[in-house]
Amino acid sequence: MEEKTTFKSGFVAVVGRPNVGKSTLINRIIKQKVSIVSDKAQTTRNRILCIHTDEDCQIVFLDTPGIHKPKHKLGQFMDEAAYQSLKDIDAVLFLISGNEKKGPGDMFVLDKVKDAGVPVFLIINKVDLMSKEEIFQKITEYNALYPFEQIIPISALNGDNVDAVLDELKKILQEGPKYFPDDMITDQPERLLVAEIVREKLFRCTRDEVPHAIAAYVEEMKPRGRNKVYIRLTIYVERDSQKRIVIGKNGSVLKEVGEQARREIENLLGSSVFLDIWVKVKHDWRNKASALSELGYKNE
Ligand SMILES: Nc1nc2c(ncn2[C@@H]2O[C@H](COP(=O)(O)OP(=O)(O)OP(=O)(O)O)[C@@H](O)[C@H]2O)c(=O)[nH]1
Repeated sequence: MEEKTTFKSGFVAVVGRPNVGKSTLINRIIKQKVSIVSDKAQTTRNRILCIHTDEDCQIVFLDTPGIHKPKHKLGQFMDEAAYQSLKDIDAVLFLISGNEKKGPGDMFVLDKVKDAGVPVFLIINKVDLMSKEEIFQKITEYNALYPFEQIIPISALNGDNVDAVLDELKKILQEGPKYFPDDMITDQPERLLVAEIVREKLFRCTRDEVPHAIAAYVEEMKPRGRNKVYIRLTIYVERDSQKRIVIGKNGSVLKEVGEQARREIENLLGSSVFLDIWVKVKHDWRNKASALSELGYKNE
């Protein structure tokens, strides 16, 4: 007689200080680009939920913003969102950059994670940049810090050992329902994804010139004609000088950002897109709580 296999499901928080590779890992797992990846720290401002579903399990990943000590209101908001996601979860993936020394940022995050009272998996990321000896040393170093459920060295960038993360998670997950349909990979509305895409292109095109004082917000998104979508989006900056950088000489930067973003948004939506981008200065928006909620950073 055939044995009935149980379906497992659960919620897993992905935490780590900025830039350790959380978004890269999530993108790897989902094999579809849904959360922003860039060289800059703290780009993941909106909590993005990713869902992995296969024959025998469903894992809902909570991609938290980088946990860090808040300096201004936006920072504080991001922290709250991150802690919030540690409630009602079944496991934590605690990511570190293996090629960097353990710093206060890592310890700060680990301290928060300990309180969650669920299995914590230490994910040593970026092993493509490490020697075998260095990996071994990292494992020994962290083993002494906390009784991790598992320590898994991976390269989120190459995908090395990412399957092991899923396999190990499956082992500790309990029998549970399928919370979301098979084909659903994120609960983020399309508007947020579109804004994320534009912000990512902006970071790429301006490199180090533009600080984090940037937000992208979709003001309007509506069908136009047959199989075309009109999107009006505003990029908010804090100063006139930033506005000039974002626009570029004769509009060159904005044009490049628009073209790159449009192509990706067309893939996402499966239709052609007219992308209408505006740049506005909103002084000191990061410190104004009301401006934050206006820009979509709502704390649930
Ligand atoms: N060499 C290497 N680079 C990686 C790996 N994983 C991520 N990176 C790079 O590290 C940088 C940061 O990656 P992200 O995925 O944006 O990091 P994050 O933790 O989501 O960062 P925040 O959004 O700031 O919280 C990017 O340049 C990635 O390409 C890896 O396995 N190997």
